Amino acid sequence: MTLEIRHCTHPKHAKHYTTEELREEFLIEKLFVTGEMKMVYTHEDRTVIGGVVPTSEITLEAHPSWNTSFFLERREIGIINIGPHGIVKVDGEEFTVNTKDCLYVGLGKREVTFHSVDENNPARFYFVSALAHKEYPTRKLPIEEATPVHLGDDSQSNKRTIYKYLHGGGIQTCQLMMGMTILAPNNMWNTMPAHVHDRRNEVYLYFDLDEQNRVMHFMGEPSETRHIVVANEQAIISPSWSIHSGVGTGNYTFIWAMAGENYTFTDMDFVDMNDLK
Ligand SMILES: O=C(O)C(=O)C[C@H](O)C(=O)CO
Ligand SMILES: [Zn+2]
Repeated sequence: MTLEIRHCTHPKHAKHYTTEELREEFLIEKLFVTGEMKMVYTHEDRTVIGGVVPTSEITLEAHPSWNTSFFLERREIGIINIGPHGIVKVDGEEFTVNTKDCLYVGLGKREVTFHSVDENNPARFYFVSALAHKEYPTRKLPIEEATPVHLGDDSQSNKRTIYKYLHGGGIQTCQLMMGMTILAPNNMWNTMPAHVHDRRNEVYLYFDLDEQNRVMHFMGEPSETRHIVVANEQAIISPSWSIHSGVGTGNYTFIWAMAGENYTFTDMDFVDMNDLK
């Protein structure tokens, strides 16, 4: 397992960053490595972001620097498989996690292991973990059972379906919210009009994007926007002061995950187009 640390950034500083500095602070370029588990620990709400591609059993381990005896001693985790079918074992209980299914594991579970159904065609587990104060039951939600919310329209090139997995009306958690947004064919924009939520950070993982395509992800305070060019299976850390919106050069899907003080999905401060600069 490898762990990378990201610190919090003040928006006054971020607006002076070069392209390279923006990418160093906010872009996660390589999370998915065959046979490995990679993690990024951001001090934004102490969120841990990870990727696991198991070619044999891989165990979810706390980093020694955390001084905890196991990963979920003080945390909860949401796991979504973006690859071929996989299996996650939670204290001996086995869950089949098919493509785009989500598994939530709460505080206190001691042993979580990741497996592929076909190790020659391994699963690609993406996870986000936040601090937890209470144990909620382990639950799996297949994409077929997640309630779809249809948003946008063709005239705005932003027709898309949001699947919410971890949220107030779905799988209960302490603070983690997680879901997936699938863009309809020929629609390229997500999350426009843009918003911020000062009470939560957010992380976007873009995937199902062709090799040669890119998403232009917009970030920054509404009056100081910047863009980051994002390739397939790369993630963006969006601090609470930043908008998070993107437009693709081709079709894509993304997973959004949030942690912070407010557990209400619809709590967003929309930015008036006249204020977006
Ligand atoms: O397509 C969208 O719009 C989203 O998926 C928005 C995210 O869910 C979000 O930013 C929630 O705060
Ligand atoms: Zn948001």
